[in-house]
Amino acid sequence: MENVFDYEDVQLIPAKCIVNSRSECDSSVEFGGHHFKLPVVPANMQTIIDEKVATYLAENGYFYIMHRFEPERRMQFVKDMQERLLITSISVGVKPEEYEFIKQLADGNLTPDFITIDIAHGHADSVVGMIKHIKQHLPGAFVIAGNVGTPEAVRELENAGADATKVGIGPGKVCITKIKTGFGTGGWQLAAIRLCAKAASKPVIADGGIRTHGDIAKSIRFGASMVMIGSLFAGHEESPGETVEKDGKLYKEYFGSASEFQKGEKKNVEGKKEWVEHRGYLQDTLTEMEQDLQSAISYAGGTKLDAIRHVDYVIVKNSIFNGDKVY
Ligand SMILES: NC(=O)C1=CN([C@@H]2O[C@H](COP(=O)(O)OP(=O)(O)OC[C@H]3O[C@@H](n4cnc5c(N)ncnc54)[C@H](OP(=O)(O)O)[C@@H]3O)[C@@H](O)[C@H]2O)C=CC1
Ligand SMILES: Nc1nc2c(ncn2[C@@H]2O[C@H](COP(=O)(O)O)[C@@H](O)[C@H]2O)c(=O)[nH]1
Repeated sequence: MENVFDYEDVQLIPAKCIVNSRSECDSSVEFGGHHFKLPVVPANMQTIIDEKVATYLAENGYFYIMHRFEPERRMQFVKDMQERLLITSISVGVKPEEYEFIKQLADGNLTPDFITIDIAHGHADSVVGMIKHIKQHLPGAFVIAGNVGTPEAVRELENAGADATKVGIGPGKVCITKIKTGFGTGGWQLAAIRLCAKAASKPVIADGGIRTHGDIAKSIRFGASMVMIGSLFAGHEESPGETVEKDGKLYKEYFGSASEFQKGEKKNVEGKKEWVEHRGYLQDTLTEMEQDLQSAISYAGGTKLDAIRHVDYVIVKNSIFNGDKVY
């Protein structure tokens, strides 16, 4: 594979500015038939999102995907969001009970707006089967399928009926897949997004490896329609999970969905836990992301997000770990 690169290896090249203020730039996006303030979604992980955060995001015009790790609460969550006329966006796995859950939703006449099939190795018949099952029973749901890392996978999941695919195997901050298995897009996630987006006929979500707000703009440049982020959303006041104090500073936990902390056992562990310094309120981060994206749009010489897709770029270096440590 040639021409591989990651976020830190790329710089976007400015084009002539056409606005007098960055506030003239619009960072909003259409995705799955809905309009959102940002092309960004917090990761569907248990230390990133819960019902409260999901409700806040939905009420305030941001996209969200609820995690799937408390399956017994999902039905009520869907009902609560729909009663309040808020966007409903949930995750499912591929085990037999998940097939049953989809049928229960259909029986209850509850069609979520978005359903994300969330497994580690999404280029699998199990995911193809689940896409078809959802499309059969809940044809109105927008199905996001993942995770994948190759054009072949994107095409196969799209052909099975997926409305969008999620790209990223192993670039995550609390991911150790690349270390434990030797596989994935860690170290070349941005190039993988480029390859997958070129093959895609439907939207692609870039998932994992975002370390700065500039990486969001880079993801858009290389073909992503939406960007999923874990670590930059961890550690907020609203973030679910344990908080500890050390040397007068507050830290919040951020653990991988395939970590022993999530699974409750040391089996097929492909995730770790980090303690993230408390970083204030979620809205402040969302606002800063919006401002930084507005600025990126201005550097791209436009007024809309789409301008970023057309800028030139240079490759400046290569580094496999993208700033991460193993433990
Ligand atoms: N984006 C990424 O790089 C990664 C993300 N994750 C996240 O961790 C969470 C747990 O993922 P996951 O373990 O898939 O979920 P589950 O534990 O729900 O597993 C889903 C199904 O896929 C099977 N499975 C999992 N990995 C593989 C594999 N490599 N090859 C064949 N079958 C497999 C599991 O069986 P069995 O367990 O018996 O193999 C199970 O039947 C998800 O939220 C996922 O997104 C995990 C790793 C990588
Ligand atoms: N390999 C693993 N990947 C994981 C795990 N839990 C979540 N994830 C993926 O990481 C991203 C978030 O990445 P970040 O760099 O923004 O922090 C998340 O959306 C998942 O795709 C895991 O245990 N192992």
